[in-house]
Amino acid sequence: MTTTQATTGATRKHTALPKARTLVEALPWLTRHHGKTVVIKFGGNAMVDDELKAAFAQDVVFLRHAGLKPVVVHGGGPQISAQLDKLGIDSEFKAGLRVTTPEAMDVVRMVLAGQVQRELVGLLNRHGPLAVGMTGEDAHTMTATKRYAHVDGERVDIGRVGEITATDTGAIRALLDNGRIPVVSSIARSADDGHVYNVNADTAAAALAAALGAETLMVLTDVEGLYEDWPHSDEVISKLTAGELEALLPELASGMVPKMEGCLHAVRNGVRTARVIDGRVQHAILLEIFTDEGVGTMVVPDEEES
Ligand SMILES: Nc1ncnc2c1ncn2[C@@H]1O[C@H](COP(=O)(O)OP(=O)(O)O)[C@@H](O)[C@H]1O
Ligand SMILES: CC(=O)N[C@@H](CCC(=O)OP(=O)(O)O)C(=O)O
Repeated sequence: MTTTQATTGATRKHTALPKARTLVEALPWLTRHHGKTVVIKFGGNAMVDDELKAAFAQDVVFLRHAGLKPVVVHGGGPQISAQLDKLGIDSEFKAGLRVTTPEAMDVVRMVLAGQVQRELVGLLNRHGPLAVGMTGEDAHTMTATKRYAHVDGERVDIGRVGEITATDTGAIRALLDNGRIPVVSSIARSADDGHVYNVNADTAAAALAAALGAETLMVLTDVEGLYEDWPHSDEVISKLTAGELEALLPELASGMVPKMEGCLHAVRNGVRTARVIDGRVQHAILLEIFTDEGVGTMVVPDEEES
Protein backbone atom coordinates (compact mmCIF):
# COMPACT_ATOMS: atom_id res chain seq x y z
CA MET A 1 0.00 0.00 0.00
CA THR A 2 1.36 3.45 -0.86
CA THR A 3 1.51 6.27 1.69
CA THR A 4 -1.23 8.23 -0.11
CA GLN A 5 -3.65 5.28 0.04
CA ALA A 6 -2.91 4.74 3.73
CA THR A 7 -3.55 8.43 4.54
CA THR A 8 -6.82 8.49 2.61
CA GLY A 9 -8.04 5.39 4.44
CA ALA A 10 -7.16 6.91 7.84
CA THR A 11 -8.88 10.20 6.96
CA ARG A 12 -12.00 8.36 5.86
CA LYS A 13 -12.12 6.44 9.13
CA HIS A 14 -11.60 9.66 11.04
CA THR A 15 -14.50 11.48 9.36
CA ALA A 16 -16.78 8.44 9.47
CA LEU A 17 -16.37 7.87 13.21
CA PRO A 18 -18.69 10.70 14.36
CA LYS A 19 -21.32 9.34 11.97
CA ALA A 20 -20.97 5.86 13.47
CA ARG A 21 -21.28 7.38 16.96
CA THR A 22 -24.44 9.19 15.90
CA LEU A 23 -25.99 5.96 14.72
CA VAL A 24 -25.05 4.24 17.98
CA GLU A 25 -26.57 7.11 19.95
CA ALA A 26 -29.89 6.43 18.25
CA LEU A 27 -29.79 2.76 19.22
CA PRO A 28 -31.78 2.94 22.53
CA TRP A 29 -34.63 4.84 20.83
CA LEU A 30 -34.62 2.53 17.84
CA THR A 31 -34.55 -0.58 20.06
CA ARG A 32 -37.46 0.72 22.13
CA HIS A 33 -39.50 1.48 19.04
CA HIS A 34 -38.61 -1.54 16.90
CA GLY A 35 -41.74 -3.08 15.39
CA LYS A 36 -43.91 -0.39 16.99
CA THR A 37 -46.51 1.68 15.20
CA VAL A 38 -45.97 5.43 15.14
CA VAL A 39 -48.73 7.70 13.87
CA ILE A 40 -47.40 10.93 12.41
CA LYS A 41 -49.77 13.80 11.72
CA PHE A 42 -48.43 16.27 9.18
CA GLY A 43 -50.35 19.54 9.45
CA GLY A 44 -51.07 21.75 6.45
CA ASN A 45 -49.38 24.67 8.19
CA ALA A 46 -46.19 22.66 8.60
CA MET A 47 -45.97 21.93 4.85
CA VAL A 48 -44.06 25.14 4.35
CA ASP A 49 -41.90 24.37 1.32
CA ASP A 50 -40.75 21.58 -0.97
CA GLU A 51 -37.47 21.02 0.85
CA LEU A 52 -39.25 20.56 4.15
CA LYS A 53 -41.78 18.15 2.66
CA ALA A 54 -38.97 16.12 1.08
CA ALA A 55 -37.13 16.01 4.44
CA PHE A 56 -40.37 14.86 6.12
CA ALA A 57 -40.61 12.01 3.61
CA GLN A 58 -36.96 11.03 4.23
CA ASP A 59 -37.59 10.87 7.99
CA VAL A 60 -40.67 8.68 7.58
CA VAL A 61 -38.83 6.32 5.21
CA PHE A 62 -35.91 6.21 7.65
CA LEU A 63 -38.25 5.09 10.45
CA ARG A 64 -39.70 2.43 8.19
CA HIS A 65 -36.25 1.08 7.29
CA ALA A 66 -35.23 1.21 10.94
CA GLY A 67 -37.98 -1.33 11.72
CA LEU A 68 -40.83 0.91 12.87
CA LYS A 69 -44.31 1.01 11.34
CA PRO A 70 -45.08 4.62 10.47
CA VAL A 71 -48.61 5.70 9.54
CA VAL A 72 -49.02 9.20 8.11
CA VAL A 73 -52.25 11.14 8.66
CA HIS A 74 -52.19 14.48 6.89
CA GLY A 75 -54.04 17.76 7.11
CA GLY A 76 -54.27 20.53 4.56
CA GLY A 77 -56.31 23.35 6.11
CA PRO A 78 -54.46 26.20 4.34
CA GLN A 79 -54.51 24.29 1.03
CA ILE A 80 -58.29 23.78 1.33
CA SER A 81 -58.80 27.46 2.17
CA ALA A 82 -56.74 28.51 -0.87
CA GLN A 83 -58.82 26.34 -3.20
CA LEU A 84 -62.11 27.52 -1.69
CA ASP A 85 -60.90 31.10 -2.18
CA LYS A 86 -60.02 30.42 -5.80
CA LEU A 87 -63.49 29.03 -6.39
CA GLY A 88 -65.12 31.96 -4.59
CA ILE A 89 -66.61 29.76 -1.85
CA ASP A 90 -66.81 31.40 1.58
CA SER A 91 -65.14 29.55 4.41
CA GLU A 92 -65.00 30.17 8.15
CA PHE A 93 -63.94 28.31 11.27
CA LYS A 94 -65.96 27.85 14.45
CA ALA A 95 -64.20 26.51 17.53
CA GLY A 96 -61.25 25.44 15.34
CA LEU A 97 -63.45 23.51 12.86
CA ARG A 98 -64.28 24.49 9.28
CA VAL A 99 -67.94 25.17 8.61
CA THR A 100 -68.37 22.71 5.73
CA THR A 101 -71.28 23.08 3.32
CA PRO A 102 -71.92 20.21 0.86
CA GLU A 103 -70.24 22.34 -1.83
CA ALA A 104 -67.20 22.95 0.40
CA MET A 105 -67.07 19.23 1.25
CA ASP A 106 -66.44 18.42 -2.41
CA VAL A 107 -63.48 20.79 -2.35
CA VAL A 108 -62.17 19.38 0.97
CA ARG A 109 -62.22 15.88 -0.48
CA MET A 110 -60.63 16.96 -3.74
CA VAL A 111 -57.80 18.88 -2.06
CA LEU A 112 -57.02 16.33 0.67
CA ALA A 113 -57.30 13.11 -1.32
CA GLY A 114 -56.45 14.46 -4.78
CA GLN A 115 -53.73 16.98 -4.03
CA VAL A 116 -52.07 16.89 -0.60
CA GLN A 117 -52.19 13.11 -0.16
CA ARG A 118 -50.95 12.50 -3.73
CA GLU A 119 -48.01 14.82 -3.17
CA LEU A 120 -46.96 13.08 0.06
CA VAL A 121 -47.35 9.64 -1.50
CA GLY A 122 -45.17 10.79 -4.40
CA LEU A 123 -42.45 12.12 -2.10
CA LEU A 124 -42.37 8.92 -0.03
CA ASN A 125 -42.32 6.73 -3.13
CA ARG A 126 -39.19 8.43 -4.42
CA HIS A 127 -37.49 6.08 -1.96
CA GLY A 128 -39.17 2.87 -3.10
CA PRO A 129 -42.58 1.25 -3.50
CA LEU A 130 -43.63 2.17 0.03
CA ALA A 131 -46.52 4.59 0.37
CA VAL A 132 -50.18 3.84 -0.33
CA GLY A 133 -52.70 6.65 -0.08
CA MET A 134 -56.22 6.21 1.24
CA THR A 135 -58.95 8.19 2.95
CA GLY A 136 -60.91 7.22 6.03
CA GLU A 137 -63.69 6.18 3.67
CA ASP A 138 -61.65 3.26 2.35
CA ALA A 139 -62.49 -0.15 3.86
CA HIS A 140 -64.54 1.65 6.57
CA THR A 141 -61.32 2.91 8.16
CA MET A 142 -63.17 5.83 9.77
CA THR A 143 -66.91 6.18 10.30
CA ALA A 144 -68.39 9.43 11.60
CA THR A 145 -71.58 11.11 12.65
CA LYS A 146 -72.36 14.78 12.38
CA ARG A 147 -70.42 16.92 14.80
CA TYR A 148 -71.55 20.23 16.24
CA ALA A 149 -69.32 23.04 17.44
CA HIS A 150 -69.78 24.62 20.86
CA VAL A 151 -69.39 28.38 20.88
CA ASP A 152 -70.03 30.29 24.14
CA GLY A 153 -71.99 27.35 25.47
CA GLU A 154 -74.23 27.21 22.37
CA ARG A 155 -74.42 24.23 20.03
CA VAL A 156 -73.72 25.41 16.48
CA ASP A 157 -74.42 23.54 13.23
CA ILE A 158 -71.21 23.48 11.16
CA GLY A 159 -72.44 21.30 8.30
CA ARG A 160 -70.61 18.23 7.04
CA VAL A 161 -68.12 18.00 9.90
CA GLY A 162 -67.73 14.59 11.41
CA GLU A 163 -67.03 13.11 14.78
CA ILE A 164 -65.45 9.65 14.57
CA THR A 165 -67.70 6.97 16.00
CA ALA A 166 -65.96 3.84 14.72
CA THR A 167 -62.65 2.79 13.22
CA ASP A 168 -61.65 -0.33 11.32
CA THR A 169 -57.88 -0.59 11.14
CA GLY A 170 -57.85 -3.77 9.02
CA ALA A 171 -56.71 -2.05 5.82
CA ILE A 172 -54.00 -0.04 7.58
CA ARG A 173 -52.69 -3.12 9.40
CA ALA A 174 -52.63 -5.11 6.16
CA LEU A 175 -50.57 -2.37 4.52
CA LEU A 176 -48.20 -2.22 7.50
CA ASP A 177 -47.78 -6.00 7.51
CA ASN A 178 -46.96 -5.72 3.83
CA GLY A 179 -44.17 -3.24 4.59
CA ARG A 180 -46.07 -0.24 3.20
CA ILE A 181 -46.55 3.25 4.63
CA PRO A 182 -50.27 4.17 4.75
CA VAL A 183 -50.97 7.86 4.07
CA VAL A 184 -54.47 8.69 5.30
CA SER A 185 -56.63 11.71 4.47
CA SER A 186 -58.99 12.85 7.22
CA ILE A 187 -62.32 12.13 5.56
CA ALA A 188 -64.81 9.67 7.02
CA ARG A 189 -67.86 7.86 5.75
CA SER A 190 -71.17 8.24 7.50
CA ALA A 191 -72.87 5.21 8.98
CA ASP A 192 -76.34 6.62 8.48
CA ASP A 193 -76.84 9.26 5.79
CA GLY A 194 -74.58 8.19 2.91
CA HIS A 195 -72.57 11.42 3.03
CA VAL A 196 -68.88 11.88 3.65
CA TYR A 197 -67.65 14.04 6.49
CA ASN A 198 -64.79 16.46 6.96
CA VAL A 199 -62.83 15.37 10.03
CA ASN A 200 -60.20 17.54 11.64
CA ALA A 201 -56.88 15.86 10.84
CA ASP A 202 -55.63 15.99 14.46
CA THR A 203 -58.80 14.23 15.59
CA ALA A 204 -58.40 11.61 12.85
CA ALA A 205 -54.73 10.97 13.70
CA ALA A 206 -55.51 10.58 17.40
CA ALA A 207 -58.40 8.19 16.76
CA LEU A 208 -56.25 6.03 14.48
CA ALA A 209 -53.29 6.09 16.92
CA ALA A 210 -55.60 4.83 19.68
CA ALA A 211 -57.26 2.21 17.46
CA LEU A 212 -53.88 0.93 16.25
CA GLY A 213 -52.44 0.83 19.77
CA ALA A 214 -49.61 3.05 18.54
CA GLU A 215 -46.53 3.62 20.66
CA THR A 216 -46.45 7.31 19.81
CA LEU A 217 -48.54 9.99 18.18
CA MET A 218 -46.39 12.77 16.68
CA VAL A 219 -48.20 15.93 15.62
CA LEU A 220 -46.14 18.17 13.34
CA THR A 221 -47.36 21.75 13.29
CA ASP A 222 -46.17 25.34 12.80
CA VAL A 223 -45.27 26.19 16.40
CA GLU A 224 -42.58 24.76 18.70
CA GLY A 225 -45.14 23.01 20.88
CA LEU A 226 -47.85 24.00 23.34
CA TYR A 227 -47.09 27.51 24.60
CA GLU A 228 -47.82 28.06 28.25
CA ASP A 229 -49.31 31.52 27.84
CA TRP A 230 -50.06 31.89 24.14
CA PRO A 231 -50.01 34.44 22.48
CA HIS A 232 -48.22 36.44 25.20
CA SER A 233 -45.21 34.20 25.64
CA ASP A 234 -43.40 31.53 23.67
CA GLU A 235 -42.47 29.43 26.69
CA VAL A 236 -43.08 25.84 25.58
CA ILE A 237 -44.52 23.30 28.03
CA SER A 238 -42.12 20.39 27.53
CA LYS A 239 -44.03 17.66 29.36
CA LEU A 240 -47.47 17.31 30.91
CA THR A 241 -49.71 14.52 32.09
CA ALA A 242 -53.17 13.77 30.71
CA GLY A 243 -54.73 15.24 33.86
CA GLU A 244 -52.72 18.46 33.59
CA LEU A 245 -53.66 18.77 29.93
CA GLU A 246 -57.33 18.20 30.69
CA ALA A 247 -57.25 21.11 33.14
CA LEU A 248 -55.65 23.35 30.50
CA LEU A 249 -58.04 22.50 27.64
CA PRO A 250 -60.73 25.14 28.36
CA GLU A 251 -58.08 27.89 28.09
CA LEU A 252 -56.74 26.82 24.70
CA ALA A 253 -57.47 28.65 21.46
CA SER A 254 -58.06 27.87 17.77
CA GLY A 255 -55.91 25.20 16.11
CA MET A 256 -54.49 23.97 19.42
CA VAL A 257 -57.87 22.73 20.65
CA PRO A 258 -58.31 19.70 18.34
CA LYS A 259 -54.57 19.01 18.59
CA MET A 260 -54.47 18.82 22.37
CA GLU A 261 -57.87 17.10 22.59
CA GLY A 262 -56.41 14.53 20.20
CA CYS A 263 -53.27 14.05 22.32
CA LEU A 264 -55.45 13.59 25.40
CA HIS A 265 -57.66 11.05 23.66
CA ALA A 266 -54.59 9.14 22.44
CA VAL A 267 -52.83 8.81 25.82
CA ARG A 268 -56.11 8.01 27.59
CA ASN A 269 -56.63 5.18 25.09
CA GLY A 270 -53.38 3.27 25.19
CA VAL A 271 -50.90 5.41 23.25
CA ARG A 272 -47.74 5.74 25.35
CA THR A 273 -46.80 9.30 24.39
CA ALA A 274 -48.32 12.03 22.26
CA ARG A 275 -46.08 14.84 21.07
CA VAL A 276 -46.61 18.19 19.40
CA ILE A 277 -43.47 19.17 17.52
CA ASP A 278 -42.35 21.92 15.18
CA GLY A 279 -42.77 20.64 11.63
CA ARG A 280 -41.10 23.78 10.23
CA VAL A 281 -37.76 22.45 11.47
CA GLN A 282 -36.08 20.16 8.95
CA HIS A 283 -35.93 16.52 10.07
CA ALA A 284 -38.13 17.28 13.09
CA ILE A 285 -39.01 13.59 13.39
CA LEU A 286 -35.42 12.36 13.44
CA LEU A 287 -34.49 15.03 15.99
CA GLU A 288 -36.88 13.26 18.37
CA ILE A 289 -34.73 10.16 18.16
CA PHE A 290 -31.65 11.92 19.45
CA THR A 291 -33.08 13.75 22.42
CA ASP A 292 -34.09 11.88 25.57
CA GLU A 293 -36.94 14.13 26.54
CA GLY A 294 -37.65 15.05 22.93
CA VAL A 295 -38.39 18.50 21.59
CA GLY A 296 -41.75 20.26 21.64
CA THR A 297 -44.51 19.15 24.03
CA MET A 298 -44.92 15.61 25.27
CA VAL A 299 -48.17 14.34 26.82
CA VAL A 300 -47.95 11.20 28.95
CA PRO A 301 -50.61 9.11 30.71
CA ASP A 302 -51.30 10.14 34.33
CA GLU A 303 -49.61 7.22 36.05
CA GLU A 304 -46.22 8.00 34.41
CA GLU A 305 -45.58 11.20 36.33
CA SER A 306 -45.68 9.76 39.87
N1 LIG B 1 -51.29 27.51 23.50
C1 LIG B 1 -50.92 27.52 22.23
N2 LIG B 1 -49.66 27.14 21.90
C2 LIG B 1 -49.25 27.12 20.61
N3 LIG B 1 -50.05 27.47 19.56
C3 LIG B 1 -51.32 27.85 19.81
C4 LIG B 1 -51.81 27.87 21.16
N4 LIG B 1 -53.10 28.25 21.11
C5 LIG B 1 -53.41 28.44 19.82
N5 LIG B 1 -52.34 28.21 19.01
C6 LIG B 1 -52.38 28.30 17.54
O1 LIG B 1 -52.54 27.01 16.97
C7 LIG B 1 -51.87 26.98 15.71
C8 LIG B 1 -51.61 25.53 15.26
O2 LIG B 1 -52.81 24.92 14.81
P1 LIG B 1 -53.21 24.85 13.25
O3 LIG B 1 -53.09 26.23 12.68
O4 LIG B 1 -54.51 24.18 13.15
O5 LIG B 1 -52.02 23.98 12.65
P2 LIG B 1 -51.96 22.64 11.75
O6 LIG B 1 -52.23 23.02 10.34
O7 LIG B 1 -50.58 22.16 11.97
O8 LIG B 1 -53.00 21.68 12.29
C9 LIG B 1 -50.61 27.78 15.99
O9 LIG B 1 -50.03 28.29 14.82
C10 LIG B 1 -51.12 28.89 16.90
O10 LIG B 1 -51.52 29.99 16.13
C1 LIG C 1 -63.38 19.97 10.26
C2 LIG C 1 -62.09 20.62 9.83
O1 LIG C 1 -61.79 21.72 10.25
N1 LIG C 1 -61.34 19.94 8.96
C3 LIG C 1 -60.09 20.40 8.43
C4 LIG C 1 -59.41 19.23 7.75
C5 LIG C 1 -57.97 19.49 7.38
C6 LIG C 1 -57.10 19.73 8.59
O2 LIG C 1 -57.41 19.44 9.73
O3 LIG C 1 -55.88 20.29 8.25
P1 LIG C 1 -54.77 20.88 9.24
O4 LIG C 1 -54.24 19.74 10.03
O5 LIG C 1 -53.77 21.43 8.29
O6 LIG C 1 -55.38 21.95 10.12
C7 LIG C 1 -60.28 21.57 7.43
O7 LIG C 1 -61.28 21.57 6.70
O8 LIG C 1 -59.41 22.44 7.38
